[in-house]
Order: sequence, then structure tokens, then C-alpha cells
Amino acid sequence: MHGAGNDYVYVNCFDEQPPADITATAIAMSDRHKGIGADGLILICPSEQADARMRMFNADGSESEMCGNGIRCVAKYVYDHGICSQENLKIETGNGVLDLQLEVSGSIAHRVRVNMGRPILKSSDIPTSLAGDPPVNVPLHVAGRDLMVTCVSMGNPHCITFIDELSDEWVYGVGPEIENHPAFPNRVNAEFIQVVSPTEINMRVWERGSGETQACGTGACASLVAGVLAGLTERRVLCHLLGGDLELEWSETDEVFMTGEAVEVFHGKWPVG
Ligand SMILES: N[C@H](CCC[C@H](N)C(=O)O)C(=O)O
Repeated sequence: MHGAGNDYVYVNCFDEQPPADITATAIAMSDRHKGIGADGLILICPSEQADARMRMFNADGSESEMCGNGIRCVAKYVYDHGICSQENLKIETGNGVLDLQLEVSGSIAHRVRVNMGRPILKSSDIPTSLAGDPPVNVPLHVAGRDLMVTCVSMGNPHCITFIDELSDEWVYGVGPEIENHPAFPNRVNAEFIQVVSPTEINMRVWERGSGETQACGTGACASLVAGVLAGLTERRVLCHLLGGDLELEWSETDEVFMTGEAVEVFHGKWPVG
């Protein structure tokens, strides 16, 4: 399934045991030449607190706390495949239980709105050693450059840089250096944002553990929050990504809402072991 081109392999763990070695399976499945090809692996599991639980693994096998495009697809999956029948769902993540609303037509969910919860802005909780609570427009020396960056966690950590022009050089040259910079003890996802207007941004991303992806939902939400904190955007923004658009809102109640598509591409069997 994919959301805005951010594609994962999903395993229905209501019906199947999770793979014994999840890290190795995520790496093997994600390989775009010798596997299925994906940005990572997502397990759709039963939950004691919610309608389902999402566990998300990057293409390098590392586990992340949250995945914004993934959670929309998990919601679509449990609805379309009859695991849940209601259009308002709760899904457990590494960032707590989140509320989702499906947009359904013909008993298929096409778009999903997610309450992504409150952004985490305390530097030690993001976590980053960069100064400032919140760390907004703080200096970071990386890849031979002096950047001003803003850091936000949506359950997983993000480092946002506002730039004039998006380019491969930013994503491939600077992205991996930000991901692995010592200022981020758990590594970090790196977003590059071009502000088109106070209500519209263009984004490219270098993800922790997966490299460039066509979209990152948590990254888009973190970038909205960063844009508001830096005085560059309003609280409602349309975010254009390589693989599609996401509608974002940081509400007066301090919750971030994200709306976007969720698409099932195919299903199949993978030989384990
Ligand atoms: N693409 C995902 C985020 C994956 C984040 C992951 N790369 C991490 O290590 O935190 C999203 O839509 O939010």
C-alpha cells in the first residue's frame, strides 16, 4: 500500500504470526531489486487498547515510533478487509493511540484524516542536543555548511531546513549527514522545505533508515509546526510532496491533523525462511 507514494509492505498479523526475524524480513522485502520493493515493513496487529496496532520498520530494519502515511493505510486496511466496520478508528502506535476518520465510498476507504496528536517540542524529548525549547532556527554545522534548522518530534524525530530551492544536492548530499549528525542521539528524519506561500509548501525528505521517500506524513506535520514556529506559514497548509499532496492543520487545541489518500496496490505471499 502507499500513501502519497510512501510505500510499505503490510502484513496482516490478525491472521498471521509476525515474521520471526522482523529486521531481516524488513530489509529483504524492502529491496527494490531482490525483494518486493518498499520504504519498509508495517505490521497490522491486534491491540488491547485500540482497533489495531501499527508497528513500522524502515528499509534498514530499524523500528520507528510512528508513520503518518502508514497509519492511514493501516486504517484503510482494517476497514476494507472487514477487521473493523466503523469509519472512526483508533490505532495504537509508538506515539500512543491516535484517532482516525475514514472517507469511504462503495465500502472502500479512499482518504483518511488522522489526529496526529501534539507535537513534541522539548529538545531532550525530540531528542536533540541542539539548544532551545523549542529548537527553532538554531545553528547546525553539517556537510560543510552552516544551516539554521528547526526540530520537532511527532513521536519520531524530525529536523527541518527551510531552503530557497529543493534539489538533489540537499536531499542526497546534506540529508544523510543530518540523519547521522551527533546532535541527534537516535538519528533523525531530515526535511527540506520550500515555502511557496503561507498556506503552501513544497517538501522533499531524507528519512532515517530508508533514505529518500516520495512522502513522509510525520515529516509533513513536523514541517507545518516548524513553519508556524518560524513565522513562515499559517496553521493550515497544503504540502506538496514528490508522490502527492497532504492537507495539514495545527489546531488551536495543539493537535496536528493530516488528511491524505491511502491506496492498496496488490497482495501476495512472501516465503519466510
Ligand atoms: N514515512 C513515515 C515516517 C517514517 C519515519 C521513519 N523513517 C523514522 O525512522 O522515523 C511517515 O509517513 O510518517
